[in-house]
Amino acid sequence: MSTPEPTPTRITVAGSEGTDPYDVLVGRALLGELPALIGRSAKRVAVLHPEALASTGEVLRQDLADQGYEAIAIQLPNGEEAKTAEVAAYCWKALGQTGFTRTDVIVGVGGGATTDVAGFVAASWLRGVRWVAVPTTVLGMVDAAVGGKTGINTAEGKNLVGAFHPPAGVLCDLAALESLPVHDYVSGLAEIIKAGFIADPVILDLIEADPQAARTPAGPATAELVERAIRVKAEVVSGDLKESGRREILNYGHTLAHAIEKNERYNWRHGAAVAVGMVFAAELGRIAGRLDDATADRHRAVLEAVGLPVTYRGDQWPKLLQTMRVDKKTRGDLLRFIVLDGLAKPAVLEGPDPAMLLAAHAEIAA
Ligand SMILES: NC(=O)c1ccc[n+]([C@@H]2O[C@H](COP(=O)([O-])OP(=O)(O)OC[C@H]3O[C@@H](n4cnc5c(N)ncnc54)[C@H](O)[C@@H]3O)[C@@H](O)[C@H]2O)c1
Ligand SMILES: O=C(O)C(=O)C[C@@H](O)[C@H](O)[C@H](O)COP(=O)(O)O
Ligand SMILES: [Zn+2]
Repeated sequence: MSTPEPTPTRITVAGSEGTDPYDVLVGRALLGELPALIGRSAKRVAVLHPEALASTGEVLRQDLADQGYEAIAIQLPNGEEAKTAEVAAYCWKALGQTGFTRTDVIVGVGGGATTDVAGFVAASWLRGVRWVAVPTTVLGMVDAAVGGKTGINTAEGKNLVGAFHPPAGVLCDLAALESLPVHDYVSGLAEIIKAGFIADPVILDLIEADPQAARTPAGPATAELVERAIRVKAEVVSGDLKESGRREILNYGHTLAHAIEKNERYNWRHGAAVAVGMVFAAELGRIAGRLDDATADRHRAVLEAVGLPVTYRGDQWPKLLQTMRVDKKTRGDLLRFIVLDGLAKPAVLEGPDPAMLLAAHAEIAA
């Protein structure tokens, strides 16, 4: 007789600004939850998945077809290559040809890049249809699939086109992490560590206690780390869906990170860029006299301990600075950064002196 799976952890994201609340489930063997989230008013379901998860996508599609839905699978390129207007247009065409209506549902199964596109296609098709996120990476579970930020990149930068369109539910099946390549797994740790610095320092303690174990899904703290980071994200987005204020803290490290990703033509993983971006933000906080030395140094130590980068090519600064000017937190010509006033005390630093930025950059320049 097989042992039943333990009850999944349920973390609720409150509805706000006219949107419905939804649950993030963390556990194993969760796909049985999918039909309830899709609902019976849907006739058609489109399963968007990356190339790497072709068989998972097909299993899901077949399962939904067996339950009476007219289910199609739409295969997207892996990773960041999916976050383009061309790929979104390809999806719109498939939905159009299937006769997808307002009561039909999109399921995004894959990493953060896939769920960003799936959510964006759901937000834009017929001005908004229901969608369900099935994240299969650490980063997708703890960050991308939760909170309703959906979008694609343009030639000018990262996530420049998108919409706030929360999912109807998020299913985080921890078993999916077992097939994830280690560099993708570790990339997701950057967003977990971000949650540690901005809100929940127990995360940092857990990782520092055994950084090698934190690098694998078999580690004893995996479920706790994932759940703690989701709770941070859920709490923040519950109060500020459209990033009118507090949600900006989730962008810790991202101002520089997005510039690095663009500069590297998206060949760097998002989490790797966020790791360097957080060290930069910590140094900026220290130079501005706001962050103590111990907390600033702790960034480098914990990120390096799990194998994330903490430096970037020193000769690229003018280009990075130029890209940072179109960051979504910028207001007019005023650059704005999330810094820490101490551990778990995120705050905004507006219009830092260019000399300060240069000095912080010197600390991460390879
Ligand atoms: N919307 C948000 O709030 C938000 C938050 C954080 C990050 N993001 C975005 O998320 C993206 C990064 O997401 P990511 O780190 O999940 O990377 P990703 O989506 O690029 O996936 C990484 C690679 O792993 C493959 N993959 C996915 N799941 C797998 C599995 N279980 N087994 C084997 N291979 C698998 C993918 O096909 C891809 O090749 C970035 O575009 C970033 O901007 C969005
Ligand atoms: O959810 C948020 O808000 C975040 O900022 C989370 C980030 O980790 C994520 O990378 C997000 O996509 C960045 O958003 P952007 O608005 O700076 O493009
Ligand atoms: Zn991020």
